[in-house]
Amino acid sequence: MPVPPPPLGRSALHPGAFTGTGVVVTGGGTGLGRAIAVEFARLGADVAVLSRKDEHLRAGLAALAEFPGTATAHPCDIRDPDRIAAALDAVEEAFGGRPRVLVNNAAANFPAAAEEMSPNAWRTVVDITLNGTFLCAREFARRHLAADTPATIINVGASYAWTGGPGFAHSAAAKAGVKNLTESLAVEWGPYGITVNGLVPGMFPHRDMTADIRGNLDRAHDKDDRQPVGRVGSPHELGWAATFLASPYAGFISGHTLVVDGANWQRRTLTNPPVVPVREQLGLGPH
Ligand SMILES: CCCCC/C=C/C(=O)SCCNC(=O)CCNC(=O)[C@H](O)C(C)(C)COP(=O)(O)OP(=O)(O)OC[C@H]1O[C@@H](n2cnc3c(N)ncnc32)[C@H](O)[C@@H]1OP(=O)(O)O
Ligand SMILES: NC(=O)C1=CN([C@@H]2O[C@H](COP(=O)(O)OP(=O)(O)OC[C@H]3O[C@@H](n4cnc5c(N)ncnc54)[C@H](OP(=O)(O)O)[C@@H]3O)[C@@H](O)[C@H]2O)C=CC1
Repeated sequence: MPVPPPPLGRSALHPGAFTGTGVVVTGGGTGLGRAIAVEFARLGADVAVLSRKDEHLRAGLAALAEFPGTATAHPCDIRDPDRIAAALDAVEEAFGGRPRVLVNNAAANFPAAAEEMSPNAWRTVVDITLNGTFLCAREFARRHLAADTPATIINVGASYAWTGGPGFAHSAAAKAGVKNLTESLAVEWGPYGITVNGLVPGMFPHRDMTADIRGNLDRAHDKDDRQPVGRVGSPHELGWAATFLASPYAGFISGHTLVVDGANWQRRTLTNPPVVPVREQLGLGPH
């Protein structure tokens, strides 16, 4: 029997747990990033959203408006190291100090058969998802290393980092890189008080999902009975996991990637369903 989550608005951490703490969420104006940003704000954090599009920056600010901490939004393409540095300068100015938490949530993805993916399509997804994550982590950590201050980085991943992602080969390869990067950085920066963890969402339907991803998942997506625990996730549950990982109660957790998906990615059956070629799954014609 599915057990519903506590409602939006509740929290396991005490009210004000992040008061005076600065948090940066890349891609925090939409979907899961916004849900993560909101859960930090609910606990008193000052929250900065980094994103390319104006409408997303505005959506992030609107979602954060009801909370007491500072909310700020900065245009930034995470592929560009200079723009990341400029955005973090602006965040520090808005907060009056360095943010302690970075959530690398921004990513790029679209379904495509591998043989039809252009070199630029591959490069674009890897550049945003893996390189962007590295560049943000590097700029954020450099500032803390120079100042000798503790910090926490959370890299949002995907479970096909472990399994491969037919139909999403670029994103799956990039997310495998993100998981591996998380492990390297946790060891490199641990001695300086910086923890680095991964956070993997499972099925969390939300209104901002891109049309092509939603279109390809709609056939089986929002169906609670496709999940081992009997329901899909609510985005605020991912926010709770992020706030826990950034809290002092998770201070001894580093280099770990936490999967929040109701055990969906570990499903196995004794006799597998018939193989459906990716082209067929994506509604593409024959080669
Ligand atoms: C099991 C389900 C998966 C669950 C796991 C993961 C989920 C996620 O990651 S969800 C995050 C999804 N969100 C986004 O992707 C954010 C918004 N998306 C974008 O901004 C674009 O989709 C972007 C990824 C393409 C990036 O935009 P931009 O830098 O502006 O890139 P271009 O438009 O210039 O395109 C570059 C290159 O990619 C080709 N391309 C774009 N879309 C598609 C497509 N749907 N199918 C095939 N190819 C595509 C585009 O044609 C360009 O290549 P060239 O034409 O060869 O230049
Ligand atoms: N939804 C799902 O089912 C799953 C999602 N995930 C992961 O969860 C995270 C959030 O996904 P979700 O909320 O669904 O996706 P969304 O499409 O809603 O959000 C992606 C965000 O990334 C931002 N972004 C994309 N490219 C850049 C860039 N170059 N520079 C700065 N920001 C950028 C976008 O804003 P803008 O366009 O303004 O730049 C957007 O806000 C991602 O890491 C995704 O891979 C993992 C597994 C499943």
